[in-house]
Amino acid sequence: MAETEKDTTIFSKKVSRRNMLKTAGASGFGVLVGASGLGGFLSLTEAAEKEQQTIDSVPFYGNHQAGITTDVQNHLYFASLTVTTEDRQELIQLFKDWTVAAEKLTKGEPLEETSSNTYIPPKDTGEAAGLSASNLTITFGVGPSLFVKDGKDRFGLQSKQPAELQELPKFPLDALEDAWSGGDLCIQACADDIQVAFHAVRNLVRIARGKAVIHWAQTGFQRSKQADAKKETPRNLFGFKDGTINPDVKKDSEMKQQVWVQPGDGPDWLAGGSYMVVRRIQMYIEVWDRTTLSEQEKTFGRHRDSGAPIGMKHERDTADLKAKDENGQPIIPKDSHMALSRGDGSQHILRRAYSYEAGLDPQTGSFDAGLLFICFQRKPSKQFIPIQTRLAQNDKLNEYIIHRGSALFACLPGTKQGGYIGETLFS
Ligand SMILES: C=CC1=C(C)c2cc3[nH]c(cc4nc(cc5[nH]c(cc1n2)c(C)c5CCC(=O)O)C(CCC(=O)O)=C4C)c(C)c3C=C
Ligand SMILES: [Fe+2]
Repeated sequence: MAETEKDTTIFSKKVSRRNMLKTAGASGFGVLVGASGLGGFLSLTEAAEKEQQTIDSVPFYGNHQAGITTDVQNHLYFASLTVTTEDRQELIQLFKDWTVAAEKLTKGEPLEETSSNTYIPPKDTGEAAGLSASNLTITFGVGPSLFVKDGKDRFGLQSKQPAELQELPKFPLDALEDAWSGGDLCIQACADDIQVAFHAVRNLVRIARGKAVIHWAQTGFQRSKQADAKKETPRNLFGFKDGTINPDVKKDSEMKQQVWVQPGDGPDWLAGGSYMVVRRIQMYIEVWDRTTLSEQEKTFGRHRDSGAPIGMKHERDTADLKAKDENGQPIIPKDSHMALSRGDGSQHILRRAYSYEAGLDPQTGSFDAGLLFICFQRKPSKQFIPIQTRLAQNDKLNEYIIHRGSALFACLPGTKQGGYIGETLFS
């Protein structure tokens, strides 16, 4: 292809965020490219970039929303929103606009290709220019208060509210704060780059102006995949492997059984969606750091270094919860986190939690750090709620943690190209 032709095609084709930068500089650079024979080099670079976009981009459209069974990314930006509009049509339009934007964002594309009009603010805030899609996923959810608030059917949706979508019960020891709880809508943005995740939420919130505002937000992190070549189970801020026992996202039958709402479970509009529980749990890391290793291990019921159940060698060895020591005491304490969260083994949740840190707790001067516990399930009343009921009553871990925030959302089913997120709810 002649260089002149190539330069024009740069302007007409859909540009990735990387190409957008190149496009911006093209007028001053084009002659040099043509004259120096760097054209071949550029097309190679473009091909590599295209490949990168495909490799690290997670499709937005599908039967289910991405960000639930997707491989866990390095970073999270979670936002809970309050809807401010009272107009149903405006709310529908918001979901439509979010769908178009989310598809672009997850492809690593700018929200507008060129901003030639200098008299208006650019549509894309720009901080992700030049960055890849970074496996960004955007997962949207609706909270119970979108349906009914203060006894009012806000958008004619009351009859569509699933019985499972109620505010979670208050558990013993909960110290919930409004500032970290509830929400009419949520956006979970996960990406391997925090700036990409933040850019996504920032732009979605910008699109929502006049219709919804952020109620609370929290960033989250895990060890990065780059830092962990062996891809081991990530460790939480207490230094323990966290996520060992989890349903297998590769097994459709398990996901159907545990995660995806099935037709007949409740209103049809949610089939293919999932319930997301979010708990902002502060961890008293200073107290933990003064606790003996033996006590730490008894708290979880697992060895710290290997992640194996106490008495075993390997992380995935089967825990023998009935085994006793020479004094007839259970080797894995009955009030350990593992024993209690497992119960009789009949309840399962898909955990997808991130550590968080938010500077210092102004009241105590200690770290405000912990776990943004997120889990997905088909029926909270049969999964999260019974597990948390046991934990809140007896968990040895309760000495070291405190639940400060809580929310439940119904994550909408996925959507196809041409449709929009939330379509089944409003039709
Ligand atoms: C109600 C659900 C749960 C809450 C809340 C929760 C908080 C929480 N968990 C850890 C650390 C670990 N959890 C582990 C296992 C585990 N946790 C839950 C549920 C909740 N955890 C379940 C269902 C399980 C699996 C139980 C099993 O069948 O074995 C572990 C052990 C390793 C693992 O399997 O991941 C750790 C470590 C923290 C720090 C925390 C709150 C801050
Ligand atoms: Fe746990």
